[in-house]
Amino acid sequence: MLGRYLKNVRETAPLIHNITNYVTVNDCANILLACGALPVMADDQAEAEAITAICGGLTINIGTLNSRTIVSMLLAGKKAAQLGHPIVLDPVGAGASPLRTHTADELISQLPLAAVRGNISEIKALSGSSSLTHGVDANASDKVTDDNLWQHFTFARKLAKAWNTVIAISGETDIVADENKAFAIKNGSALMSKITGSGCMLSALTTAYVTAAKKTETSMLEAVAAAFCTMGIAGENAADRMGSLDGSASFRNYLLDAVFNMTEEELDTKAKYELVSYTDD
Ligand SMILES: Nc1ncnc2c1ncn2[C@@H]1O[C@H](COP(=O)(O)OP(=O)(O)OP(=O)(O)O)[C@@H](O)[C@H]1O
Ligand SMILES: Cc1ncsc1CCO
Ligand SMILES: [Mg+2]
Repeated sequence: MLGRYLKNVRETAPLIHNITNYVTVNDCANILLACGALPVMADDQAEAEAITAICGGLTINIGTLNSRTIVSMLLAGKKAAQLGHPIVLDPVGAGASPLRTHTADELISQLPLAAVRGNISEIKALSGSSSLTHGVDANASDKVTDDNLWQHFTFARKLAKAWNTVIAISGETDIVADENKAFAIKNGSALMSKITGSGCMLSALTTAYVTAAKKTETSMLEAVAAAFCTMGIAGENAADRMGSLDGSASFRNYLLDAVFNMTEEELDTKAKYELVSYTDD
């Protein structure tokens, strides 16, 4: 059922505006091309609104935010909102410094977001619960496990309702939730945490999928889950290709190749998830 969301991306080829960090910007542009979308990176306030206006969706990633780009994020976000374009926020490092946490809080309160995609420590920090974001990585003590899965479903669902968005938490087990339903996704490879940017790439991919979903009037929640399964299956396929002398650099390339070569059928058959619908409140 999720394969159609990849088809939607390839058929609509959405142009995605990314205000993102200078660590992984090239990977984000390439993963958008690999899935069938088109990237444009632009973060100067003099053109942020104009670029947003010619695109279909916007990614805001605060990985290397600064006082100039924060202004651009708000300008582009408000323009996207005015035009009805989906916006995905990646609150990189929220919890690691007051600037990151306050900026993410401001973006969440001022912009209508299609999804907030972060690791568990970033999302916890923004929810107000105690968390120790480990730089830009999740803290091991925040990990989602089979034993605490239901607590995290409830946590994500409440936050989705409060922020009126899809909450998309990555990790060994990913959680993608709106206020009515939640996916727990088990695709992926531990090698994904050995490269920088697998999360940033996932956020850019998510923007492509939600933008295509908006254009085709399909489900936002399922589009986010499809982006997560695409990334996870790509991680598995990339790990399967690793030779004895391959390391993290090859893995990064194989990951892009795997998204480029992903088929709708593969997404349908290899996606590993549990879908929960809430009946109470
Ligand atoms: N141990 C793991 N096993 C399987 N998949 C994983 C594992 N760790 C991360 N992933 C996958 O890697 C991708 C990125 O998730 P992660 O939580 O590492 O993002 P992140 O911390 O924001 O990364 P970054 O900030 O470095 O870009 C997701 O698709 C996630 O499912
Ligand atoms: C390492 C790093 N530092 C700021 S952004 C970034 C990329 C991963 O989020
Ligand atoms: Mg991240």
